[in-house]
Amino acid sequence: MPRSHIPRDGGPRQPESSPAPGGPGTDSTAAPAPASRASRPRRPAWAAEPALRRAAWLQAGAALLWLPQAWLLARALGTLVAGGTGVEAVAGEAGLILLLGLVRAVLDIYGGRLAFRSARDRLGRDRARAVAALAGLPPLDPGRPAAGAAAALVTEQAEAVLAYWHRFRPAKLRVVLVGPFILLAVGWVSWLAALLLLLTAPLIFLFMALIGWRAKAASEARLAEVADMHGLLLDRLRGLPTIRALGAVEAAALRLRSLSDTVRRRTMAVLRIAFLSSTVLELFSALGVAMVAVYVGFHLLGELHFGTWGGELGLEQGLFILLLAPAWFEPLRELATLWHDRASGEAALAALQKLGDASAAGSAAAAPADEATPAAPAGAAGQPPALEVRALRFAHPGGVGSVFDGFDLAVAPGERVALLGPSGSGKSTLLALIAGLLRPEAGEIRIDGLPMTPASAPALRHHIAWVGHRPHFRAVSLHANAAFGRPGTLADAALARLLPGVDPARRVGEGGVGLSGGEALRLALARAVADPDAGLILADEPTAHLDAGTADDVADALLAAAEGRTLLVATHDPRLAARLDRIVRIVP
Ligand SMILES: Nc1ncnc2c1ncn2[C@@H]1O[C@H](COP(=O)(O)OP(=O)(O)OP(=O)(O)O)[C@@H](O)[C@H]1O
Repeated sequence: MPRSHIPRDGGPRQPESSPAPGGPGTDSTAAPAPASRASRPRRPAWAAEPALRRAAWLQAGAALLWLPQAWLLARALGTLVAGGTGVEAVAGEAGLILLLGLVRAVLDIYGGRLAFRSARDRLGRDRARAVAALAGLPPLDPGRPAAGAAAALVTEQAEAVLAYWHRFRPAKLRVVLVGPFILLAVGWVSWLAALLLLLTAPLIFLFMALIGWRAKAASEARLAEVADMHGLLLDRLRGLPTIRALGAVEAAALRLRSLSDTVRRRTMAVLRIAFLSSTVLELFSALGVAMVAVYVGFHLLGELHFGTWGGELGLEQGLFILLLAPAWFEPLRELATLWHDRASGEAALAALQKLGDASAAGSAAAAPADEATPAAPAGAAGQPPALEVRALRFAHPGGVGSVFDGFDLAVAPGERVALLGPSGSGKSTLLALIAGLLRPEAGEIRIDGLPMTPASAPALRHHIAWVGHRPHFRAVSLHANAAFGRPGTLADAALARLLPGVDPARRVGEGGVGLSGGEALRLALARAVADPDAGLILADEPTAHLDAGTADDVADALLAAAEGRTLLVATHDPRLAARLDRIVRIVP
C-alpha cells in the first residue's frame, strides 16, 4: 500500500490575532448574503401576498352588499306595513334581496376559501424557509437554536399565524372599508344616529388597543414559555439514562411539572384577555345599538323631532337605520374576537421570521437566492471527485484563535487520505469546511474544480457522504436507514456487503439504540455506499471508541465503501491511517 507522509503546516494558532476583516467575528461578513437579506426591510406578508389581499377584498365586498339589502328590506317592510297591498307588492324587493344574498354568499365563501388556501401556502413557505435556514446551520455551531424550541415553533406555534392571516386581516379590512359606508348611509338619513354610532367607535378602538397590547405581551410570554418547555422535555428525554443513573427522575419530573404549570397559567392569561376584549366590545356595541334604537323609537313615536336633515323619520328610514346599526358593530365585534389571534399570530410570525433570519445569518452554508448555483455539480457520472484546499484560513466565531491559517491540501480523484493530528488540531473543522458546513475566512475549497460557496454548497453536498463516529439513525429498519429514501436495491447491496448476515428488516431504536458501535458505523457506511452520487466520503473518527478488532472490521468496511470514491478520514487511529494511501498531519 503506497504511503506518504506529507507533513502539512496547518498554520500556528494565533491566540492574539484579531479576526480579520471579513472574518466570522464580524457580524456584517460572517455570512454576508444572508445577513444583507435579513437586514432588508421586510414587507409584511399581507403586502407580499396578493391572493390574501384579493380574498380580503372579496369578503369586504360581500359585507358591503348588506347596505342595498338593508335598504330593500326596509322598503319592503315599510310597504307591507303601510299599504297592505299584498305580497306581490314587494316581490321585486324580495327577488333582489335574494339575488344579493346569493352573490354575497358566493363572494364570502370564495373569499374565505381563497384566504385560507393562500394563508396556508404562505405559512408553508415561511416554515420551509425557517427549516431550510435551520438545516443550513453547521452542526458545529454552538449557537444553534434549541431543537425542542425550534420544533415547537415550526410545528405547533406557527399555526397561530394561519388564523391571523386568513381571519384577522380580512376582518380588519371590513372594519376600515365597510364602516365608513355604513356611517355615510345612516348619516344620509339621520346625522344624529350616525353621530351616536361614531361616538361609540373610539371607545371600542381605545379598549381594543389597550387589550391588544396586553394580549401581545401575554402571547409572547406564553410562546417563550412553551418553547422552554419543549426544549427541556427534549433535553430530559435525551438524558433519561443519565437522569435515571443519578436518581434524579423525581427532580426532573418536578421541574417539568412546574414549567407546564407556568405554561398553563400563561395560556389562561391569554384566554382571559381574549374573553375580556370580547366582553368589552359586546358591551359597547350593545350600548351603541340600544342608543340608536331608543333614538329611532322615540323619533317614530313623535317624541323627538331632531337629528335628521329637516324632515321626520319615516318607518322605512327608521328600519333602515336599525338594520344598519348592528352591521356597524358587527365587523368590530368580529375583530375583537380575533384580537387574540392577531396577538398570538404576530408573536408566532415574529418568532418564525427571527428563526429563519437568525439561522440564515448564522449559517455559513445558507445559499443566498441571488448567487448563481453551479451549472454542473462535481462528481457527475459516478466519477470520484478531486479535492483541493488552497490557502485556507478559518477561526471559529467566538473561538480562541485561527484553526487554519494558510492551509493547503490536494487530494486526487479516488485517493484515500488520512488526516492525523492531536485533539483540537482542527480535523473535524477541516471536514466541516470541505462539506460547506462552515465558511472559510479566506482561501478556497474546490471539489472537482468547483468552488465550495454558500450558493454551491447544497448542490455539491449531494456528492459528499459524511460518516461521523456517532451516526444518527431513525427508529425504522436497517434497510430504511441505509436507503434514506433512495432506491432500495442499492441499500440492499450495501447492507449485504457491509453488514453480512444481518436481517435488513431488523428495526433500529431511535438514535441507533440496539446497534453495537461497530454495527452502527457499518450501517452509516452502508448509507454512504447506497448513495450513488456520493463520490467523496468524509469520515470523522470512524473507529473512535471501538476495540481493536471492531476497529479493524470498520476499517475493512470503510475501505470497501470507498472503492471508486475519494476518501478523507479524520482519525487518531494509526492502524486505520496506515491502510490508506496517504497521511496528512495536521499540526495545531
Ligand atoms: N463551534 C466551535 N466554536 C468554537 N471553537 C470550536 C468549535 N468547534 C471546535 N472548536 C475549536 O476548534 C479547534 C479544532 O476543533 P476540532 O473539533 O476541529 O479538532 P479535532 O482535531 O477534530 O479534535 P478531536 O480529534 O478531539 O476531535 C479546537 O480548539 C476546538 O476547541
